[in-house]
Amino acid sequence: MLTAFSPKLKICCIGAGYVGGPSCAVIAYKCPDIQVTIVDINEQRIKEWNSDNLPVYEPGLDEIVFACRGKNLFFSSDVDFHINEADLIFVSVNTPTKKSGLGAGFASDLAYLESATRRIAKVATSSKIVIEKSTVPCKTAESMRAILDANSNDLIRFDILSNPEFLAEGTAINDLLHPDRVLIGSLTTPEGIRARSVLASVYEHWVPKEKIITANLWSSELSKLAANALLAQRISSINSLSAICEATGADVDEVAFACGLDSRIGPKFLKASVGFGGSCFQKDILNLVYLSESLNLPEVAAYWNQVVIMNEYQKERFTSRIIKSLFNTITNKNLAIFGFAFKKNTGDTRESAAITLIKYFLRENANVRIYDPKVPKEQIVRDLTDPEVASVEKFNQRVQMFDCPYEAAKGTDAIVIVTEWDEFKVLDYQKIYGEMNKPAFVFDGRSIVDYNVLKKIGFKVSVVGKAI
Ligand SMILES: NC(=O)C1=CN([C@@H]2O[C@H](COP(=O)(O)OP(=O)(O)OC[C@H]3O[C@@H](n4cnc5c(N)ncnc54)[C@H](O)[C@@H]3O)[C@@H](O)[C@H]2O)C=CC1
Ligand SMILES: O=C(O)[C@H]1O[C@H](OP(=O)(O)OP(=O)(O)OC[C@H]2O[C@@H](n3ccc(=O)[nH]c3=O)[C@H](O)[C@@H]2O)[C@H](O)[C@@H](O)[C@@H]1O
Repeated sequence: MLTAFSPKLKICCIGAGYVGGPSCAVIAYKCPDIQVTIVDINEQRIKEWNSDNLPVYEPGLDEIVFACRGKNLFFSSDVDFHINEADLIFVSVNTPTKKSGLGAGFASDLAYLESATRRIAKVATSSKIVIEKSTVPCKTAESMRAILDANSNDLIRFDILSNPEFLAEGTAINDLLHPDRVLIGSLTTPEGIRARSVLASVYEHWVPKEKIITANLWSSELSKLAANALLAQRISSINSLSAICEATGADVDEVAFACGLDSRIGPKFLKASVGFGGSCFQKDILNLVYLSESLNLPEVAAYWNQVVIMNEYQKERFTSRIIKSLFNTITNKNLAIFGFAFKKNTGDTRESAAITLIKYFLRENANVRIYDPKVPKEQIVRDLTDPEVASVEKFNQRVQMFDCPYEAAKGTDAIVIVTEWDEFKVLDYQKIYGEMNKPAFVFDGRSIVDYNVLKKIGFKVSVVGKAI
């Protein structure tokens, strides 16, 4: 445990992913007096973190990593050594939805978290504060405690904290530098409170004290699932209204604006879309559904499950609208797909709506020509050759990838805007129109382009949530 005579505080973060990398790089950046080492079993990922080409694209991340790396920020695959050296250990490993076994399709797979916890228990030779950074089901800290307690003794104690991460990809650095709140869950024992104050003192280097809030462990764990469920619920709510708008002539952007001005509702997270993506919303809601079912609360489970059902419906509905507009068949038609990432300003494709839409297009035997400014081509290949999406043969026959939106759109019947990249707002659509088959269509799944301008050029335009 740290005392006034302790040397430099040492932090180890287990998991060098989208959360562990940026969140601990910001700690290093803001706390030059702390030594931060981010470790991972994936040696390739660590190599990339130590290179000029970081494995995660996030605006502002390069500058922060390059400013601290080699000074008080290190990336290593020597997991055991850095666990043992650290005073504080963040566990920031992946917690995906289980693919098989009990709770398959809903529950979180906690195997990575358990394995990291067991590693800490095995190699630690001094006391540690272990911090759950991964998003986990309520009561996970109890299992971690059982594993760690079984390995503690009079000389070594483990304190467990919950410190969920609320950053969003694409704005991660800003979210970390200026968080709405930092949540720390702990036991209310004197030891728990002491551990919590050590972690709070790290954040106090840059986060105002009133934004660092505390809760009991279970509230903290549940708050993370709840926050994601509430955010996703707003998107499914506005997307459900987008269907009514398309059927009536109401405009979803006008409805969202009018509702968002009510200070009780607020304007954020009311942008209609092709459906939310990303590695967490669906996973965390399904986790909440599973938790509710296990607590014998079927009505609660059904309520949250509907958010995911509505999201799938939105993707299907958008696809049907495209097929209907293209004279009820897209077989052998060429579709340009603008955007493959699950949102702008990230190269992350996990659960991207683009994957589901393209799966539907390929089932109809359309040809797709994909452009995304940040997603590596190998990633697109991996995502689309997943057996649940398309066979390798179909992929080779029907999919092409491009480095430029103008090339992707050449000779196509329609452009489908899937990701809201800013560059799609300012393309030379006159030029694009000239090189497309006629009639040329634009399907704007993000409501980002000026449809009046496109219509004047000659395009036939459909926008999510508008009856144009
Ligand atoms: N991606 C996001 O924007 C957010 C994610 N979260 C949560 O944070 C957690 C991590 O998510 P991501 O960073 O996106 O996942 P990720 O998959 O990008 O990174 C996790 C890393 O942990 C490593 N790992 C797994 N087991 C390990 C072990 N035993 N020892 C060392 N390394 C190990 C993996 O190799 C991987 O590189 C998840 O629980 C997620 O729900 C929370 C907020 C935001
Ligand atoms: O736990 C997590 O992983 C994170 O999940 C989300 O962050 P993220 O998924 O990175 O990105 P969001 O900005 O929330 O967008 C998620 C999806 O919803 C879509 N979206 C978002 C907002 C909106 O109004 N409409 C809409 O369709 C986005 O395009 C994207 O596909 C939350 O916003 C973060 O607070 C949380 O920490």
